[in-house]
Amino acid sequence: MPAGPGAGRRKEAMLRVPPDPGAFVSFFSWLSMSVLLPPRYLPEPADGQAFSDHPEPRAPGPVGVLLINLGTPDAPEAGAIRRYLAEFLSDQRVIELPQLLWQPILRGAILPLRPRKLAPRYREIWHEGGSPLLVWSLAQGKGVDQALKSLGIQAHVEVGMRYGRPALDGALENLRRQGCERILVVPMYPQYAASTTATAVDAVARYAARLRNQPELRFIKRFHTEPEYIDALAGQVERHWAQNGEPQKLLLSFHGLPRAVVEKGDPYRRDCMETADLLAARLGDRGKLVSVAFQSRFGAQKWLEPYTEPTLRAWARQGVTQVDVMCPGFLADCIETLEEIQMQCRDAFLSEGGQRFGFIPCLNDDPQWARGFAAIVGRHLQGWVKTA
Ligand SMILES: C=CC1=C(C)c2cc3[nH]c(cc4nc(cc5[nH]c(cc1n2)c(C)c5CCC(=O)O)C(CCC(=O)O)=C4C)c(C)c3C=C
Ligand SMILES: [Fe+2]
Ligand SMILES: [Fe+2]
Repeated sequence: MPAGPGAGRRKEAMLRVPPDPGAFVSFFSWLSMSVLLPPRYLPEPADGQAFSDHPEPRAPGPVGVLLINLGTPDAPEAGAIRRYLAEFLSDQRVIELPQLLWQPILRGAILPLRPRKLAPRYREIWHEGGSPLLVWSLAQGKGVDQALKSLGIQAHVEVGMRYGRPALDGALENLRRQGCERILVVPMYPQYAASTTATAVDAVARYAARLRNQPELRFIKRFHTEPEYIDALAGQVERHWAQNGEPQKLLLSFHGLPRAVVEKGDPYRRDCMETADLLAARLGDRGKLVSVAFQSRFGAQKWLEPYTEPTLRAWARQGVTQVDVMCPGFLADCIETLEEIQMQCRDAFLSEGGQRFGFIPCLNDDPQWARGFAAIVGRHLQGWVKTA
C-alpha cells in the first residue's frame, strides 16, 4: 500500500514515547543527590598498573555466572517473613501501584496479618538448611558449577536472591572480587515475567550503576523452549509415573499474574502455554493428559485463569479420581509448591472425592537438570570461554 500523506506523521506519533511519571520524582532525587554530593562508586581492586605506560598484558579474567532466584525469609517466623514481604511487595515491578496508595495498604493491612498466617506454613516445609527455595537454589548453583567444569568450561558460579539473602549485590561483589570482568546473569525463571525476570535485570543494572569499572554483562531472558529444560521436566514426569503409575490428568500449575499485566504486554502467559505444548509433545501419546492452570492469586483483581485449586475441585466433582500436579515454572520447590500445591490443593482435591493426588517435585537437585542447565548457560557463554 503506498504511503499516504499522513503516513510519516502517523509513524512519528507511534514512536513518540510518553513522559515517564517517575521522572518527576527522579528530578527531586537528582536535586538532593547530584547537586549536593559527588557520585559515590564502589571501590575498585587496584592492580598498581593504572599509571604504567607499559602495563603487563592482562590475561582475560575468569567468567562469572550469577544465578538469581526470588528469595525467601531467613526464618519461618513472623518477623523474618515481614521483612521479606516488605521488600518483595514494595517492588513496583511486582505491585504496579503508586507507592502513595500501596504503602498504606501494605503496612496497614498486609504486613500486620499475613506474616503470622504464613509462619506455620513455612514451618511445615522448612528444611534443616533453611527455606527450601534457598536450599534447592544453592544446590542447583553447585550442580551447575560442577557440570560446567565437566563440560570443560571455567566459570565462577554464584547464587544471589532478588529479595533477602544471599543478597544479589553480595554475589556480584564476590564475582568482582574473583576478578570476573564478564558476567552472565541468569534469572532462575524459565518463563519471562516483568515481576520476576525484569526486576532481577533492573537490580543488576542498579548495581552496575554504582561501579566505575563495569563488568561486561549478558542476560538470559528465558529458557522455556530449550530442549534440556523440557527433557528434564519430562524425565521428572516419567520417573514419577514409573513409580506411581499414570494418572487420569496431569495439571501443570504455573504461578499466576494479574490478567491486566498480560493484557498490557507481559509475555508470561504465552511462555507458559509454549512450555505446556512442548512438554505435552515430548510426552508423546500421554501428552493428552496435560492441562494448564495458574496458582497463587493475590488481591481482588482478576488473575490468569483457570485457577489451580478450583480446577482440581471441579475435576474431582466431575469424577476424576487420579491427578498429578507439577509446577514447571519453579526450578526449586518452595512454599508455593510444597504448601499451596502439595498440601492445600491435595486436601481440596481429596475433599471433593478425588482418590489419588500425586505431586511431582520441581527440578531441585536433579542431576539431569544440572547438566542441562549448564549446557544452556554454556551456549550463552560462547565467545567468552571455549565451549565444545
Ligand atoms: C502480589 C503479587 C505477586 C506477583 C505478581 C507474583 C509473581 C510471581 N511470583 C513468582 C514466584 C514466587 N512467588 C513466591 C511467593 C509469593 N509471591 C507473592 C506475590 C506475587 N508473586 C507473595 C505475596 C508470595 C509470598 C507467599 C504468600 O504470601 O503467598 C515464591 C515462593 C517464595 C518462598 O519463600 O518460598 C516464588 C518462588 C513467580 C514465578 C511470579 C510470576 C510469574
Ligand atoms: Fe509470587
Ligand atoms: Fe501463593
